[in-house]
Amino acid sequence: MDAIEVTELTKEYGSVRAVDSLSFTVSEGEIFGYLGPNGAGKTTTIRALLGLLTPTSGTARVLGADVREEAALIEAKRHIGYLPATLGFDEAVTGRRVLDYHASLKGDYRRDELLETFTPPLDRPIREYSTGNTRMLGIIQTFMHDPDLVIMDEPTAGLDPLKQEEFNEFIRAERRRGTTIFFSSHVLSEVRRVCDRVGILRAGRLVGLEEIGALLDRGGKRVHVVPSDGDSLGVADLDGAVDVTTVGEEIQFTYTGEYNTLLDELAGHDVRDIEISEPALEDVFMHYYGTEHETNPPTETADV
Ligand SMILES: Nc1ncnc2c1ncn2[C@@H]1O[C@H](COP(=O)(O)OP(=O)(O)OP(=O)(O)O)[C@@H](O)[C@H]1O
Repeated sequence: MDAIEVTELTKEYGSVRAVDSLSFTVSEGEIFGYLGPNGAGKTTTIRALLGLLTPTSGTARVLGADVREEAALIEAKRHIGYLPATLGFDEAVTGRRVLDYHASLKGDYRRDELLETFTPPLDRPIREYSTGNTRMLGIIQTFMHDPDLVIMDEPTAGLDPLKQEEFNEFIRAERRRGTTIFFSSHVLSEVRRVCDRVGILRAGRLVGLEEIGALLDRGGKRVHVVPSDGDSLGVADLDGAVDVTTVGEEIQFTYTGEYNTLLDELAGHDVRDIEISEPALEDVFMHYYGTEHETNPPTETADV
């Protein structure tokens, strides 16, 4: 059985089609990245998966339960963890109170273990929490009942880089436990560290569905090089170098060719500074799909 099965899912808000005929599956035990720029329809998909909105047409199943069947969905949600993008905790209560309440609803099998990695000040009221502490409390709440499926919307927002890396390590350990994770994000560099496969959403449509390695190979790397004074690089002639621009002293380009070819070219020059990083999602859109990314406005429905 697939942990998530989405079939021709469409959601319209008035004249705006937020998601449009989405179909995909997430296998049990898979870490699935759900990537798309702002407004692409990620949160709408998640809300449909959790039964928090009614699809205009199509449907989805989570842990075998059809999201349109209330009783089946309620039962399935006992085994689902949800980490929303915006955490709406009651500011007046302590973190411990939040966790105790969640425990009474869904169970409490992993709190102590989670508190070894995620360390919010449990006995202080949430109004005194930093953004990162609030996020850590949300992570503990999401996992403490030992869910089979976890759905996360921009989960690392507000975590500092060290905590983010700990979170990534934690997610990799979850994979070893067999937890299925649906990881929504607009940041490619974030999902690439943990996901097996990604779906890419643009303006409500699924425009890509593939193994993370294949996506990264196509997306290439973003390269910034500062040659020493007076030196010019021959990178524009390299196979796989695109969008070569010069900004001040710095030469910038996206590179999808053989790494050794690039290194050989650079080795013949005096390089003062260099940075090679993941491309932004927008660059992947541009080079992978070959068109300008159209994120906003989303598709208008035909009956407007
Ligand atoms: N309740 C609503 N009423 C009207 N339009 C909505 C509503 N919720 C979302 N939309 C629209 O649907 C589209 C998809 O929004 P959604 O929040 O699902 O995108 P997203 O990919 O999660 O974006 P972000 O990364 O910014 O959170 C957007 O154009 C948004 O403005």
